[in-house]
Amino acid sequence: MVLCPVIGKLQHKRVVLASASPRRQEILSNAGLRFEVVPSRFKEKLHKASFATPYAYAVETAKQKALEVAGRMHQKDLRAPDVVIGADTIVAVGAMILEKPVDKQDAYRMLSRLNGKEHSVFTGVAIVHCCSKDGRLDTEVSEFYEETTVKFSELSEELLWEYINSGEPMDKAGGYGIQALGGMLVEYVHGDFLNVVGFPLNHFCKELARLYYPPRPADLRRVRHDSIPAVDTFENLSDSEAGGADPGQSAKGGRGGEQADGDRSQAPRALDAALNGADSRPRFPTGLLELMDGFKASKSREVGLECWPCGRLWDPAALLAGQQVDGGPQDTSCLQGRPGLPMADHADQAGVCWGSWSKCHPPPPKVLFTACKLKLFDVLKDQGPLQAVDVARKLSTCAGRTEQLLDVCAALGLLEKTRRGYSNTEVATLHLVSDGEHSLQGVAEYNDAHVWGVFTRLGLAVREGAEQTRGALGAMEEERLSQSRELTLQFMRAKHSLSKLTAHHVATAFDLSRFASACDLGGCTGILARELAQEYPRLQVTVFDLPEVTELSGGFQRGGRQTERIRFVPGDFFKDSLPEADLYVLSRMLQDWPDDKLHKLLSRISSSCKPGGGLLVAEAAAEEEGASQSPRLRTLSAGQPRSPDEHRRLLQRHGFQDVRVARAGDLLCVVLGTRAAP
Ligand SMILES: Cc1cn([C@H]2C[C@H](O)[C@@H](COP(=O)(O)OP(=O)(O)OP(=O)(O)O)O2)c(=O)[nH]c1=O
Repeated sequence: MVLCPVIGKLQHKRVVLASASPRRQEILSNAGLRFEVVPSRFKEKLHKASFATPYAYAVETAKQKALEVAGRMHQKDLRAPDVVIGADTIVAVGAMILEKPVDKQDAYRMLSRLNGKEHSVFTGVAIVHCCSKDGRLDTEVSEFYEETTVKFSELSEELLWEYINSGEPMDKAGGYGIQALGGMLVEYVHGDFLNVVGFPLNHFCKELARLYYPPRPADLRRVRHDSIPAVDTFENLSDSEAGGADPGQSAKGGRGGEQADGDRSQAPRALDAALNGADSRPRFPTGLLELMDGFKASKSREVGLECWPCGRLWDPAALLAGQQVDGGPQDTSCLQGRPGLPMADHADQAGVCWGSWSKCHPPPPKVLFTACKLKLFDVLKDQGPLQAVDVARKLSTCAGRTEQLLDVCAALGLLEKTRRGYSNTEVATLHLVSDGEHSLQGVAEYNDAHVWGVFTRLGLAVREGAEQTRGALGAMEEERLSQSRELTLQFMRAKHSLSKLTAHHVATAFDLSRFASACDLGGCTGILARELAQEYPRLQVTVFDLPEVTELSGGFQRGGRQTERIRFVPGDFFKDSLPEADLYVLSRMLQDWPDDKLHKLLSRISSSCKPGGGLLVAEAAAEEEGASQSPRLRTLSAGQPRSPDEHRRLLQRHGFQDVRVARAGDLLCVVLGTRAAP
């Protein structure tokens, strides 16, 4: 049924409503949900004063109700239901919580408190996903609450008693039922009516949608940048060192082993896999990577090399004549591709408000880096939603600036801003929390600490000519090799996290089972090697990388699947002999090098490769030849993406034939060639 696709997701599950409330049963069955009713035996006696807010109490009670039922059912027949839903509705007047009245006097006290005033009705909801493993019950809890404001008219004593004597108040929070006689007491309602009656159906559906259809991280790309508030700078965000009071601690803090917000991100993946048998890998975070990487294009733009919104090149001669450098982008035309079209129009076509964009200092990638550095996403994962002032307190930052930072993050689609405060969006939970399985914090850290600086030097290079530009870009890689161990580690962390996202796509783009051995050149921490070894049970894989990299790679092996079929060999692929292998692999390597080095590398591989052997190349996918390039996956690389045809010609030029090209994982172009007999 089109109207309730999310409810339909529960159709083939054993769903239990852990509630005796006839209203909840009615609301959910009216919505088309099929479920069993097992009222909870959890006594609603949590210590109210120990909760910071009334809604925290309602959420916890809802959770305990649902967990009690899940545990009992599991114990009874050793098979828990798939999903248990618990809810708890309370009425709150300020900090005071009103539940169901125990008798008529109690009902009178409650109704007198509500008389002529506004109050809040909170319903906390817990959705518990259960899984029985080896006789043990595993649960994943998603929880939320909804608030509705209700105002009572001024009611006479007589009317109150008449209402109490009707018997209606006794099984209802706050002592009234808005859906029946109690409706006559109510002047207005702000918010979800069903929430007052006992179940916030709308929010429940949204929560299911969030769990079952997590937003595509690529949706970030649709964020209109004119919604990004202009800010001056975040450089002085913190009085202390950026990094906050104790980022390590805040990253680890939490709600004492409970399912915090961040844990919810596990639910959709675990569920998708469990319920649909689907691949539980996250979708490729296209939008996030573009955001992290976008500054390369925007840095180019700053010096007038490239039109940020459309990617077309400007005429460097005009720039060097001073037209652009001082004048700001609005008055200048993009001189190549669409001559004469003002930059502002390009911005418009790209859905970007140029004015807001250009006013926003620092640019959004820097905002993202700053937020990562401060461990903002970790704090919100453990403790969100939080108001700006609370975030500032936890990070030891200036409250005003923190709010700006949070608002920009929200405008970029990294945070969600509600009345309850700021919380991580799905993409942030998946990729920006530092200890997440698919965290891209390493990329943010490396781009911020290193690549940003290299691209800042681009302006100089442009003024000094194209060769210099290449030089500046190539220098990034040169520099990384000559720098400290910490920089190498930063680079490895960044590459490690990106490889986690791409390795499976690279390993499975073609059937490689005909090869008995493979050598991943520049294989860094061995993520792709692991994936290859797992995919092809016969395959022996060598990871070949610089000594300083292989030396540090051990620290990345913990927790991963180990296999004896992988070995790490130190060496420099420009100088040392390449290890023997049937298949050579270059994953996101070619873009790192200027043409002369690239040809040198390919010709060395070609000489080492036996006839019939293969070369597998994976790179960021470019559009068709000559098309404008977005900064996709240029992260960590200095060169430009090549089109599939350009890759084909490159491999052919170095003695590989039968070159096949596949698109993988949305952003990757994977190319496989077979070494021809010399
Ligand atoms: C304010 C209000 C509450 N209510 C009801 C909803 C809930 O059923 C009840 C609040 O009590 P709850 O403890 O939330 O629920 P319950 O005891 O009915 O059921 P269970 O604990 O088994 O889940 O008050 C109305 O029906 N109308 C109203 O206007």
